[in-house]
Amino acid sequence: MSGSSAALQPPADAVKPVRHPDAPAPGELLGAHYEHCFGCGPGQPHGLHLEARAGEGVSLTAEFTVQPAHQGAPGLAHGGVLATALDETLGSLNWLLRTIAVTGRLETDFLRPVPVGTTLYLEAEVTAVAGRKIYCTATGRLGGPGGPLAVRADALFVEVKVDHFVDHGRQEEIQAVMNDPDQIRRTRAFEVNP
Ligand SMILES: CCCCCCCCCCCCCC(=O)SCCNC(=O)CCNC(=O)[C@H](O)C(C)(C)COP(=O)(O)OP(=O)(O)OC[C@H]1O[C@@H](n2cnc3c(N)ncnc32)[C@H](O)[C@@H]1OP(=O)(O)O
Repeated sequence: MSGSSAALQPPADAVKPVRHPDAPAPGELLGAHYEHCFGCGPGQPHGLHLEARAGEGVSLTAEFTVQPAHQGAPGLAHGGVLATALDETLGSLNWLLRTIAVTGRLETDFLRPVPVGTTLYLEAEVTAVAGRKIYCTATGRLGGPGGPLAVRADALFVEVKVDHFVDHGRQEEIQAVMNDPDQIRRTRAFEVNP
């Protein structure tokens, strides 16, 4: 059985998402939003090192290859790791809106086991926006765009101000991000849609 719950149905006043004029062009890699992010950070040794690429509209594709460190059952990806891959892919969509948002709700279907060594091919899009609420959906296929469907998710992200991270995060990491010499990554971490 699959399908999202009532909590993930956009309200009647929801609107179509609008791609930000400065969003990366279709085909362009998004890069990591944070060096130490478990989902996308290049400085995270056991992270997913997920790479997302802008698509048309408010959509993107992403890939990650399941490593031995990602096992749950012998030789198979842990379900929580797969949920993380979906969460990270969906979270990356917010860069196309130039909005800072965090996951409020994530509903996941696990349809097939994903063996170690598999490259999971993910596709995601924002389907609707209602005020601070961003509704989105994602799929993950084994091996490539035409591969068997292995996982899917629907999610609600909620837009937050940068204070969310300053208030709840740790001062040392926040300061390190502010000092990041990579200007695009610094902008991506701190820019809030006016
Ligand atoms: C240093 C900076 C770096 C930044 C880098 C970018 C970060 C990217 C990270 C990427 C990593 C990957 C991504 C990650 O892993 S993000 C990390 C995982 N997520 C979190 O840690 C979020 C924790 N939760 C919260 O902080 C708060 O609960 C939030 C901010 C989400 C809402 O609390 P807030 O007090 O602000 O707002 P509100 O409660 O008035 O709710 C607002 C509206 O939303 C609706 N609603 C809320 N929750 C749910 C729900 N569960 N189901 C259905 N609906 C829900 C709610 O009904 C309301 O609707 P309405 O009444 O208006 O109709």
